[in-house]
This record gives sequence, C-alpha cells and structure tokens, in this order.
Amino acid sequence: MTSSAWAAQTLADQETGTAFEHLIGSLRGLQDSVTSTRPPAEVALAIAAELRAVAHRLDEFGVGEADQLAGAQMDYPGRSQACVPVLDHTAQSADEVRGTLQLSRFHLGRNGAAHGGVIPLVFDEIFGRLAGTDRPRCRTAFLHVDYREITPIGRRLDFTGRVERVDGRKIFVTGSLADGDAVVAEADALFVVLREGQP
Ligand SMILES: CCCCCCCCCCCCCC(=O)SCCNC(=O)CCNC(=O)[C@H](O)C(C)(C)COP(=O)(O)OP(=O)(O)OC[C@H]1O[C@@H](n2cnc3c(N)ncnc32)[C@H](O)[C@@H]1OP(=O)(O)O
Repeated sequence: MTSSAWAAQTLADQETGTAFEHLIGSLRGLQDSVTSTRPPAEVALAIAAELRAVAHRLDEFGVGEADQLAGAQMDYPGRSQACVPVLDHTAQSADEVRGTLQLSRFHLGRNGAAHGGVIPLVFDEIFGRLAGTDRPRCRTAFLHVDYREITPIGRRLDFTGRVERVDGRKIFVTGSLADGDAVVAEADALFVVLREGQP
C-alpha cells in the first residue's frame, strides 16, 4: 500500500479501529434507511429519541480532531468518513488510481441522479488521496467538474485519477467517473503542496 502524508493521525489499535469502522458502516446504513423510508409520525419521533440517546452515549468519548478516528483510518476504503462515499481501489500508485464506488439513496438528488454536489466530493476524495500519496501534504486549489450524463445511484461506477503534471508545489490531476461504457463525469484539479505552517 502507498503512503499518504495525511495518514500520520491514524492511531487506533486493530480492535478499536475495526470496531469503529463497523460503527461508521452502520451509520452509512442508517443514512440510507432514513433517506429511503417514510415512517409514520410516532415511529419517526420514537426513532429520533433513540438516535438522540445514541448520540448522548457517545458524548463521553469526545476527542479533539487529532485523536478522532473518523476520516483518519486510511486502511479502510471509506477511511471511516461517513460523509464520503466508499472508494474501492483496484489499482493505486503515486501517479494513477483506478477503482469503483457505488452511490446510494443517501446521495440522491432527484430522478435517480446523484446530487450534483456529491460528484465534486467524490473527485476531491479520489484526487486528494492521489495527490497526497508519497508527496507532502497538499490542498485542493481548484476542482472543475464536467457533468456529461446523470450519475446513477445504486450502480457500481468506475473511477480513474491521474497526476498529469507536477510543477513545483503544483500538482495537476485529472479523472473520470463512468457507468459501464458511459463517462458520466470528468474533472480536473490543482492541488498545492502546503508550505510550513499552513493549516
Ligand atoms: C489523518 C488522515 C487524513 C487522511 C486524509 C487523506 C485523504 C484526503 C482526501 C481528501 C482531500 C481533500 C483535500 C481538500 O479538500 S483540502 C480543502 C479544500 N481546499 C482548501 O481549503 C484550500 C484553501 N486554499 C488555500 O489554502 C490556499 O489557497 C492554497 C494552499 C491552495 C494555495 O495558497 P498558497 O499561498 O500556499 O499558494 P500560492 O497562492 O502562492 O499559490 C501557489 C501556486 O499555485 C497557484 N494557484 C493557487 N491557487 C490557484 C487557483 N485557484 N487556480 C490556479 N492556480 C492557483 C498560484 O498561482 C501559484 O502558482 P505559481 O505562481 O507558483 O506558478
């Protein structure tokens, strides 16, 4: 596996990390269940109370950003980050990535199409991990998306990402998202390597 400059925070022992990933998996499932159901009022209110109780149960384990596991578990395809769709990499180097992902009901915009804002989120995740692989920490300076066709939910999509050019601190990246033979979105982005002291 390639290394990421952002990965230094990963802290958990295997048992804790795996358990936390299960928790995030359940949260993803819950997001889909809530999105795709229409419970009667009394059920919605009862579940809302149960969820508040669950959140309250977690409160005592609160930690600062440096110690949180969400988003920091790079060994898991979703890096334990419920906001970002899970990326299953099939090929990965410092210059090129390929893989698959599946958007779910939680990511729905309208009429079977993924929400337009989810697509740049996906590209930022693909590109951010790629640009940061075997390179110093960097951040997205711009990210341009061309929406070629609607991006369907509930289907396995193929993604690509490629470092096209590195010019000093600037890393230029391109990529695509495809549903079978149909390219549904393309993107290009600039990542800039952070200077000492930049957040
Ligand atoms: C713990 C484990 C965590 C794991 C996480 C890993 C997975 C992560 C996955 C998720 C990843 C998510 C990642 C995220 O989402 S990062 C979050 C989203 N991005 C940001 O918040 C970045 C905000 N912006 C900045 O911080 C600064 O603007 C940066 C750092 C980007 C540059 O400011 P800085 O002061 O440092 O640099 P500079 O201004 O001297 O510019 C340097 C060069 O760059 C050129 N330039 C700059 N901007 C643009 C532009 N817009 N178009 C064209 N060119 C631009 C500029 O002309 C110059 O070129 P040149 O004159 O040298 O030729």
